[in-house]
Formats: sequence, structure tokens, C-alpha cells
Amino acid sequence: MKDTDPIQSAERIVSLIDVDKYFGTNHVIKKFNLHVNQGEFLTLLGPSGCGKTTILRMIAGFEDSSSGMILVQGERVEDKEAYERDVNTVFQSYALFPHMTVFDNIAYGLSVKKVPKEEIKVRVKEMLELVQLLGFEGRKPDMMSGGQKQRVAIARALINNPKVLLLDEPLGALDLKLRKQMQIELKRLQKKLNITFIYVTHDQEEAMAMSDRIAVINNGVLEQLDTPGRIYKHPKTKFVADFIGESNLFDGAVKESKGACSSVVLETGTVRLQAGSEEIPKEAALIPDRDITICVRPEVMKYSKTPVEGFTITGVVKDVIFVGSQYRTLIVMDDGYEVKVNRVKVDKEITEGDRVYLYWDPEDAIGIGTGN
Ligand SMILES: Nc1ncnc2c1ncn2[C@@H]1O[C@H](COP(=O)(O)OP(=O)(O)OP(=O)(O)O)[C@@H](O)[C@H]1O
Repeated sequence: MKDTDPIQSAERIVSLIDVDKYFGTNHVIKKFNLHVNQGEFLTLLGPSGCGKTTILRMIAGFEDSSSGMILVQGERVEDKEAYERDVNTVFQSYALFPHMTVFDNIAYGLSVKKVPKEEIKVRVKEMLELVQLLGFEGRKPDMMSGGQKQRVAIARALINNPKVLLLDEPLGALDLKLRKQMQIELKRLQKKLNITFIYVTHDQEEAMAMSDRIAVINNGVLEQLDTPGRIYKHPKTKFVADFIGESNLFDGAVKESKGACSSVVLETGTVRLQAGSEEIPKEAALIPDRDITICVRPEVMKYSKTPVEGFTITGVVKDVIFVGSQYRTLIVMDDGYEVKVNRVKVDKEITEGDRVYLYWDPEDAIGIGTGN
């Protein structure tokens, strides 16, 4: 399907086309283009204030866009009220009615639509089963845990059979353990029901664990839209490389390329980079004199007490820290940049204060072109 023809695509359930949003003179969403496929779990990920909630609210109909088109199931919705759109929203704050029981909270949408009482009973029961809260129907929200309240909120949204569920940091108020458990439950629910989820979070681990695709947003701009694996292995911009996972970033220029391997000159020395595989853009890595940023993840970063061919950068070991699942070594380069190395086992050969050569397998480095 062509990218230029979103309206024709039956697969695409939500589309934003050239959407801008201003709050006064503050331009918070900039020419935003996004197509969400039917049945996918798509996450909007980015730092606080980058515009995630604003995008979600524009899709939901709680916020107007300043320009551009928003389509749900191929139909423009900018002029439709929130309740006229085939989407439902789950918020971090649950937004349950405190004076109503769990049953009445979940039944609310159907009661408003005057669905017959018998049918409501059957459908609420189905929902309680789905979110594993059978037996809780008589309770009031303040007698439940955060995770249980959020499950009621999800059931309340799902009972309307929305085509799309919008979720704004729904697990944000939960502690880490419960959050991880709910991540699995939510993902299971989404796959089972085959409903499209558009999910907002600033937690990159959560996004990686749950999403089919992630839209990484920076300052109102879509930086990259890709699967979690490709976002991690093949970040297209420095921002994405830095924001997703941990990275060591080196700015330099390509000196020479021989075959698939390039020598890259940094201010602090020379390093190597292999290009040509799908994960490393050849065009960025192999053009002599071209500016390039090299991203090396801490788990593939290496060091040695003796020089390694093709690499001349060095640093001094500052710290070796045990962080539970691994040892993290910090190596400070002469320009002050701190290089991170993660290992499962401690390396008894090096201690704080040692000078080491930094290197990596050329195919493990990711080349990010700067466009120059
Ligand atoms: N109602 C509003 N009036 C004016 N400015 C707003 C309004 N809502 C959001 N903004 C601004 O728009 C920008 C994007 O905010 P938004 O809430 O969408 O970010 P976010 O990525 O969801 O952040 P967070 O993760 O902190 O919730 C911010 O600069 C914010 O201050």
C-alpha cells in the first residue's frame, strides 16, 4: 500500500496527515504524519512535554488540531465530537465514578445508550471475566488496589466495543512489579480482542515490551516509527539512539572506506565501522569526509590493555559498579566523555585508574548519518 494514499487503505484505522497543533504561539505538534494499522499495538514514546498526550487527545476528540487531517477508519473526524468517534480512552488516573460499584462503573456506557438490562448483565460479566475481576462487581473503587482500579477502567472502555483504544500512561500510577504484571495482561488482552491500541508512555522499557511498533517523538516531531527491534538496532537519529536503551555516541567523519569497512576519524582518535548490512546504512557510513555519529551499545563495547588494530581511542577506568544483573564499567575518555560497558561477569584484569584501549567489532557499531 502506498504511503501517499492512507484514505484508500482498509488496514489503516487511524491516520494523522500533516497535523499541526499550536497552544497560543507554542507550536507543540509539527507536521505530524502517522498511520496506525488495524489490530496493532502502537506506542507513542518520548520525553515529558514532547506532545504524546496532545496527539492522543486530538485523536480522541478532546483537543482540536490546528491544521492537517485526522482519520478514523478512513473518515475525517476533525468535526466530530469525542463521543461520535469510534475510539475510547483510558487515563492514568482511572477516572472511575467513586460512588458507583464496579458493576455500575463498567455498565455505565451501555446504560447511557439504554441497552436492555439483561444484555448489560451479560456483557459486564464478560468484561469482568476478561480483566479477571469476577466477584468484585459489588465493590466501590476506593476498596480496590491501583491495578484493580485500572482493570475496571479498561473494562469500562472495552465494553463499548471500540475499534481503537487510546491509553494515556495507564500504568503510570502503579508500582514497578504490578506495572510489569499489568503490561503482560494488557498485551494479552489486546491480542485476544484484536483491538487497535494507541498507547502513550515515556517509559522506553514498557514501550519495547508491549508494542508492535513505536513512534518516537521529540519536541512535537516524529523521529522514527518502527518495530522495537529496529528502533534499538537501527536508530535513525542521535535522539533515538540516545533515548532508546543505553548508548555510547561518538561524532566524527569518515576517513576512508575499504570494502565494507570504514575508518572513521573522531577528535579523540580513529575507530572502525562496518557498513553494508541492512542494519547499518551504507550511504551514511561509506562516503569519505561525511559527518557521522557512531552508536555503540554498552553490551557490545570492548576494552583492552593493549592496542587493537584500527582503533586508537583510549580512556581511564573510573568505576566498576555492580547493578544486580550486570557489572557496569565507566571509562572516561580524554575529552571527558564517559563510555559505558556492561558485562554479566566482573573483569578481574582491570581496576580503577587503568588506561585501556576502547574498541568494538566493526559490525556491532551503528552509523547514524548527520545529513551533511
Ligand atoms: N492545554 C494546554 N495549554 C497550553 N499548553 C499545553 C496544553 N497542554 C499541553 N500543553 C503544552 O504542549 C506540550 C506538549 O504537552 P503534552 O502533554 O502533549 O506532552 P507529553 O509528551 O504528553 O508529556 P508528559 O509525558 O509529561 O505527559 C507541552 O509543552 C505542554 O506544556
